[in-house]
Amino acid sequence: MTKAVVLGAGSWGTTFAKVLADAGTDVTLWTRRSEVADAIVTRHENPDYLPGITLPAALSATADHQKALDGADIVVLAVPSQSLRGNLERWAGAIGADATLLSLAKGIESVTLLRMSEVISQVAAVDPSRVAVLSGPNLAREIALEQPTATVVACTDEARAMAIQKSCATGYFRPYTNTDVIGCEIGGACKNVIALACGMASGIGLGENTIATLITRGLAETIRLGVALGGKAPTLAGLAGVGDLVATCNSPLSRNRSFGERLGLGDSLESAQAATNGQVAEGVKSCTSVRALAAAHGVEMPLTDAVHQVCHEGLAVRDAVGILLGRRVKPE
Ligand SMILES: NC(=O)c1ccc[n+]([C@@H]2O[C@H](COP(=O)([O-])OP(=O)(O)OC[C@H]3O[C@@H](n4cnc5c(N)ncnc54)[C@H](O)[C@@H]3O)[C@@H](O)[C@H]2O)c1
Ligand SMILES: O=P(O)(O)OC[C@H](O)CO
Repeated sequence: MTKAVVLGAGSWGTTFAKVLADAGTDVTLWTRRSEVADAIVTRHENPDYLPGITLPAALSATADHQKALDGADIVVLAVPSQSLRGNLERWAGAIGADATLLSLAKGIESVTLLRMSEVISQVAAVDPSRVAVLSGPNLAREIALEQPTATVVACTDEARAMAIQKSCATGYFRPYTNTDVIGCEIGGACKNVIALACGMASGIGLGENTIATLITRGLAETIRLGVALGGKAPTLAGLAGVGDLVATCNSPLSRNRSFGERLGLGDSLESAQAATNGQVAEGVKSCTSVRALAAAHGVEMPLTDAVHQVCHEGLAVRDAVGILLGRRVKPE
């Protein structure tokens, strides 16, 4: 039987651990706090992140990472992007010599501008072919409620992608394999930034035409960046691109969209942050790193630039709209 460990018991880590258990994989969830592990083992619930969801009885949990990692074939990294490096430095020594490392995070590291798979292979000192990513239209709570969805498992080593696919396929969760790690990661990081823009638009009272325009032009700039970095356009037309953009940009469950909406309604960055209940809207930091990555590759990303300016340079949402609409007209 395949043995997996999920490191990080936030909303997605907990949900993905449930998916693995439902797929028949032997899975242990690592939690930062031992009281959360106790609640999962004794009450089959993560009250902080998934209140009201009954977790499988077969799901074990511990706050001891050495114990959790012992014998794991698949090591799932489920902490936010900006904390991945620090956490992985503590875990790396306990990871098995042939384990596959699977990233769930959707972001670009600040300062280094590395994708999560690059951070993982650097910090854990593993060949990139041992690192996989999972990305798609995957709002955690809908999946915890067993509403059907699909996702992409990408790894340059197809056999590893297929092993992960098998470990997490259930009647409500359908994983597809892909070898385009770069495309999947860029899709996941950029859609959070575009969802912030959609939330901002909604917050100032704009309607569906504006949201559709942001999604479509957001996809155009995401494809430009993905392809410039070596990713493939068809990946971004798939679940990890369009699929995730549509889900995140439209859903009130999205932390990024909700965060943007608060900014549009006039909240400051600090008060929007305070309203997230300890959960992370990745796009708030990634808008800056995606913008820098694009600049380093000569890629134009006007929406990402505008989101960065609203979040970090005090630009008002209405002024950002004016700047975007005032750009030189051009062919599609
Ligand atoms: N929630 C979703 O619907 C969803 C779906 C797909 C992908 N993701 C991605 O998965 C990653 C994890 O998201 P999540 O929703 O589980 O996050 P979350 O905000 O719900 O929880 C974060 C988890 O990481 C832990 N953690 C460890 N070190 C941390 C640190 N230094 N700072 C903050 N938290 C720390 C927290 O204790 C918590 O268990 C993110 O990159 C997110 O974009 C989330
Ligand atoms: O809640 P968000 O905005 O972090 O989005 C969650 C997932 O990434 C959706 O696929």
